[in-house]
Formats: sequence, structure tokens, C-alpha cells
Amino acid sequence: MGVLTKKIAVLAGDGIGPEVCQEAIKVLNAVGDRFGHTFTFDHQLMGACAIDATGDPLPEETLQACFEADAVLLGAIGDPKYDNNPAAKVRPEQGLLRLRKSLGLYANIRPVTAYEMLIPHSPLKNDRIAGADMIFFRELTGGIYFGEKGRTEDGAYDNCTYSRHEISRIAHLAFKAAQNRRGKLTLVDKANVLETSRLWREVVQELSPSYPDVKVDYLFVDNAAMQLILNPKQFDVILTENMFGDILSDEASVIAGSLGLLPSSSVGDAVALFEPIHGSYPQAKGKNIANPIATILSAAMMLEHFGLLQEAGLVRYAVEEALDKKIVTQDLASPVVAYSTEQVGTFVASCVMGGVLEGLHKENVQLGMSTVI
Ligand SMILES: NC(=O)C1=CN([C@@H]2O[C@H](COP(=O)(O)OP(=O)(O)OC[C@H]3O[C@@H](n4cnc5c(N)ncnc54)[C@H](O)[C@@H]3O)[C@@H](O)[C@H]2O)C=CC1
Ligand SMILES: CC(C)CC(=O)C(=O)O
Ligand SMILES: [Mg+2]
Repeated sequence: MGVLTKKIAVLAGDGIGPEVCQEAIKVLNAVGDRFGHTFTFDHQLMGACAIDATGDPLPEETLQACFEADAVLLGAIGDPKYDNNPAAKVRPEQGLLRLRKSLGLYANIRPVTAYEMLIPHSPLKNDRIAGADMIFFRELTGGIYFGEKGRTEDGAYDNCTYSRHEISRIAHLAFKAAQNRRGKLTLVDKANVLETSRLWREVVQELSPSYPDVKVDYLFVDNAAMQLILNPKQFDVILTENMFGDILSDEASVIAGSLGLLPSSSVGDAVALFEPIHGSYPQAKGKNIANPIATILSAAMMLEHFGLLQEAGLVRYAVEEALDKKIVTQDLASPVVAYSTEQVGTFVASCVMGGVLEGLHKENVQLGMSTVI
């Protein structure tokens, strides 16, 4: 891969979003300096900050900038002034959902790895999580988050619908990912109760013969929530619908060590988007204490998406150096020995500048983090 020039739309958003994005940009710039790539960053408003400035959580200018970019980096959106006001007519989250729908980002890919050096500090049984390595394929533009919603005189409703097409396109991606990993796909649903879940099972069963090298397993979501903690090593690729994937992947972050560690990519019809799985963590806003690693690893997934595998591997290596040397924020350390958001980002960027390159891609794949599809 030669030297690249890439334009990245940055939607830093609300709460800790700007702080964690700043560190991911620092790391991308370090990658650019080391390898000669040019990354330009087009900052745009989204979320509560966009409502404050324009009245719209996803201004047209922001959406346009995303379409014109080679990739989108998103921090997080959301603000307590909306969370605590159920009657608010315009909400930051509407901007995020509209963005995902407009960009056709139907597959949200969330890798979860139990980092060796964090396992001894885990509240989970250490021998159960050692070696856990899974990847969620969460459907992102359908289901209950997008169905018709409303109020009746004395109630409220949120409809959940899925089409065969919506299920099969992400199922194909998940099957292919399983072929490149350990050959196991677990469909998580609630097919004992929900008609949409029965359709998910039907479609996956129909596709299964086309992937004879992939073993398919089916789990009800309530059981899956327990199995994740009890025996996470059984999972390889987890395919699931929008809301179940949202909830289970936050749960799975306990296996990694913190919600501040889990990255994601969202792919679909147009430009791809990269964001941490966490939200805007408003309690930490402006305090320089949020963990930037989830966003930095999302930037690594972006590099991989650009075909820059060695560069992505180097960023992951640098993150592991930070974890190894305990250059970590307070979610992974006691407050006394914790480093700031900025210090962690600066350390990772400096490792990117100085880290050894040999064998990195191999290490990257062994970690199960490779998400090229
Ligand atoms: N993709 C997005 O932009 C998302 C936005 N949200 C929004 O974020 C706001 C806050 O929602 P919450 O439910 O509190 O979820 P959250 O993910 O912002 O935070 C939950 C908890 O996770 C931990 N955490 C999250 N990010 C962290 C980080 N980088 N470093 C260290 N610890 C971290 C903190 O203990 C925090 O209290 C809401 O307005 C919500 O709608 C929530 C999830 C996703
Ligand atoms: C804020 C929601 C719309 C999304 C969410 O929690 C997520 O994508 O993880
Ligand atoms: Mg979520």
C-alpha cells in the first residue's frame, strides 16, 4: 500500500466526545507522520451541540461532509438536559439514528478482546475470560430503534420490524467474518417470543448451507446475557439485531476491562463510520479523565478499512504498550495512579512514532481484532 491522502469527517459530539476524538486524531497524525500519509480532518457539529447551534442534531452540512469524506470519526452524542426531559421534541440521539440511516450503515462491528494484562484486575473469574475473543455484528439501521413510535391516550409504543433483506445482508457479512476467524456464528435472538426473531432464525438457517465451514449456534438473548459472563470463550462471531447488540456489547465490555476500551466500525452502502461503543459519559466532560482507547482503536479500524494493515497493527501495539506499562485512565487504575485522557493519547502517539514494525500484522490477527471484510 502506497502513501495515501484521506479526508476524515470528525463528529466529536457531546460530553467526552471532543476529548477522546482529539486523542484519536493525535494518533492518526502520528501514523501520518511516520508513514507519509496525509489525513485531513473536517470537524462538523452533531448531537446536543448541533441542536444548541442550529436547532437540528444532524445539520445538512454535517451529513454532506460525511458523504464527501473517505471515512467518519464519531466521538459520542447525548446530554443530560435531554435525557432528563422525556418531553423534549428534538433529541441528540435522533441525529445519530438519522446519520446511521442516511449513510446506510447497516452493520455495526464491535470486537471484544480480553486483554491479558487487564485480566488479573477483572471482577470476572480470570480463567473464564482469559483468551476470550469475539466480535459482534449488530444490525444498525432497523428494528425497534427505527420502528414507528408514539403515544396513545394512556400508553406508548415502539414497533420492531425487520425485512429479509435487512437480515440477510448483515448475516452474509457475519458468516464471512466467521470463515476468517474460528468458524463459529452465534445468532442471538428471542425467537421463542418475537416474530422478528423467528424471521432472523429462518433467514440464517437458509443462508447456513452456503457457508458449510461455519458452525451456527442459536441462543436466546436472556441466556446469551448470562453466557457472556459465565463462558465468554464459547463465542466467536455474534450476530444479532439492533437493540440486543447494543445492550450485549456494553455488557461484553466488562470482559475487556472497561467500556472505554471497545471500538466499533459501521459499514454499509456509502462511507464507513468509526466510533467508540460508549456514550458521552457526561459526568466526565471536561475533566480529562475519560479513556480515549476505544476511540483510538476505532481509528485503528479505520486504518484497516483504508487497507493500512501495518499502520492499524502499530496503533494496536501502541495501545497494548500503554496497557502493559499501566499508562491508563482511572477506569483501569486507582485514581491516585491514573493518567489523563491527554497523557494516554500522547503516550500511544509516541509509541506509534517509535514502535517496532516487524511481525505486527501477525500479532494483530492473533488478537482476533482483524475486521477486514
Ligand atoms: N454512540 C453514542 O453516541 C451513544 C450515546 N449515548 C448517550 O450518552 C449519554 C450518557 O449515557 P450513559 O448511559 O451514561 O452511557 P455512557 O456510555 O456515556 O457511560 C456509561 C458509563 O460507562 C463508563 N464509561 C463510558 N465511556 C467511558 C470512557 N471513555 N472512559 C471511561 N469510562 C467510560 C462510565 O463509568 C460511565 O458512567 C446519554 O445521553 C446517551 O444517550 C449512549 C450510548 C451511545
Ligand atoms: C444512543 C443510541 C442511539 C445508540 C447506542 O447506545 C449505541 O449505538 O451504542
Ligand atoms: Mg449503546
